[in-house]
This record gives sequence, C-alpha cells and structure tokens, in this order.
Amino acid sequence: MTIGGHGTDGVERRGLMFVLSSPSGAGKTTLSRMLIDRMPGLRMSVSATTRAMRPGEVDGRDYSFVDKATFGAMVRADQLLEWATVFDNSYGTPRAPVEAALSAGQDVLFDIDWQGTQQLREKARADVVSVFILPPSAADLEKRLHSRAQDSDEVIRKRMSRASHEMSHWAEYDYIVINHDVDEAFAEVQSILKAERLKRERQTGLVGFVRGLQGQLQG
Ligand SMILES: Nc1nc2c(ncn2[C@@H]2O[C@H](COP(=O)(O)OP(=O)(O)O)[C@@H](O)[C@H]2O)c(=O)[nH]1
Ligand SMILES: Nc1ncnc2c1ncn2[C@@H]1O[C@H](COP(=O)(O)OP(=O)(O)O)[C@@H](O)[C@H]1O
Repeated sequence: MTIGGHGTDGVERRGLMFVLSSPSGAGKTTLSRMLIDRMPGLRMSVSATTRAMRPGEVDGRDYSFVDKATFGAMVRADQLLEWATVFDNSYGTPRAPVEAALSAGQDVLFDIDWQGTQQLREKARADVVSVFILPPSAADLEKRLHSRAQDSDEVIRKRMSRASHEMSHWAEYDYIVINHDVDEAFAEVQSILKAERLKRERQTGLVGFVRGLQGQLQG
C-alpha cells in the first residue's frame, strides 16, 4: 500500500502514516494545522463523521460531514480504512485518498483516536508513527475546551469526563508530547516527523544511491 516517492534529498522512500491523538482539547487540531502548513510532503487525512459541524468548520476541509445512513453505507462498502464511535458519533478514515497520497510519495497525517490508531497499526505496522499529545494539567485542558468556544457546557463536561479514559492509552503510542507551549510542542512533533522520514528502512532508494556514490568514487 505504501509505495514511496522521493524525499527532499531525491532518495526514494516509503510514505508514512503520522498519527496524532490526544484527549479532546489538548491541541491536536492546532498542531495538525501547523504541520500541514509548514511541512511539505504531508497531507491531512480528512475523516468522515456523523457529528454536527462546529462554527468555523468547513465541510471537506475539517471533516466530511455525513449522516448516519451514509456512514453505514461507507462501512459496508469497505471504503473506510478504520472507523470508531467517539462521543456517540461515528468517525472514520476514507481509504482511497490515503492510498492515493501514499502511492504519490506523500506522508499522511491522521487526527484520530486510540481505537483508530490500533486499527491502522494492525493494518500497516511498519508505516505508522504515532504521537500522543498530553495537556500540561486538567485545568489547562478545561480552559482550552472553553477557550475554543465551540461546544456547549454539556458537551465540554462530557469531553472532560472522557479525558482520563482516553489518556489511559498513552503507552500504546511511539512518542509522547506535552503541549505546554504550542510552538515548543510543534517543534517537537516536527522533529519526530523529520527523524522518522530519515529512518533507513523507509529510504528504499538508498541501495541505488550508495551504489551511485561508490561508482563516482571509483570512476
Ligand atoms: N478512529 C477515528 N477517530 C477519529 C477520526 N476523526 C476524528 N477522530 C477522533 O474523534 C475524536 C473527537 O473529534 P472531534 O469531535 O473533532 O473533537 P476534538 O477532540 O475536539 O478534535 C478525537 O479524538 C479525534 O481524534 C477518524 O477518522 N477515526
Ligand atoms: N499550548 C497551548 N496553549 C494554549 N492554548 C492552546 C495550546 N494548544 C492549543 N490551544 C488551544 O486550545 C483549544 C483546543 O485545541 P485543539 O487544537 O482544538 O484541540 P483538540 O483538537 O485536541 O481537541 C484551541 O482553542 C487552541 O487554540
């Protein structure tokens, strides 16, 4: 599934699936947007969801907003790479755009929960790099959910009461980043992606590249 393109240095490599998860409000949407804006070669996976659109969200950019019947049809037609129920709504990753991006040599960024991360890992272990974002404190988490000003008090209470359960999955992730300062957290997440892109086994074009270098040295 993950036929690679070329890295910035011209050596062919496998695309990777970069997953950010966190309890709601810890900052994964913010960090995802920063990554997409600042890291060439990275595409966002736009999930389908049955949840209502928030003010400021755009259909097709933040999510594909679908009704329950459409979501069910996508599941039955095997159009979702993974899917899960979170906060009484269904969320899933459309398969086709991910496969297209990876085979075009792009990396794909996922903002999905621990259930989706487990499913991706089962399907493509070697290509998944997962990062769990933690808030610095419960008070900060609550402040951020309120400051986003997009959910009712009732929804915020529900998200706060789910946070501890979601956080219990932290040890299933490859990396943990505590989001104190957003620029620092971004720099950390960016370093992870940069380092993972350089992993030897992802740079499938290295054998040819080194042979070329050796040829130049002998010639
Ligand atoms: N498994 C899975 N989880 C998703 C998907 N899209 C979003 N989520 C997760 O669903 C949860 C709720 O997302 P959302 O309603 O946008 O609220 P947020 O937590 O404030 O971003 C978050 O943990 C997301 O990471 C998806 O396609 N698959
Ligand atoms: N390091 C940070 N310090 C203060 N506020 C932050 C930080 N990171 C994110 N935020 C704010 O917290 C709110 C929740 O962040 P968001 O990225 O929507 O979280 P998530 O996608 O994990 O639910 C947003 O209003 C965002 O601007």
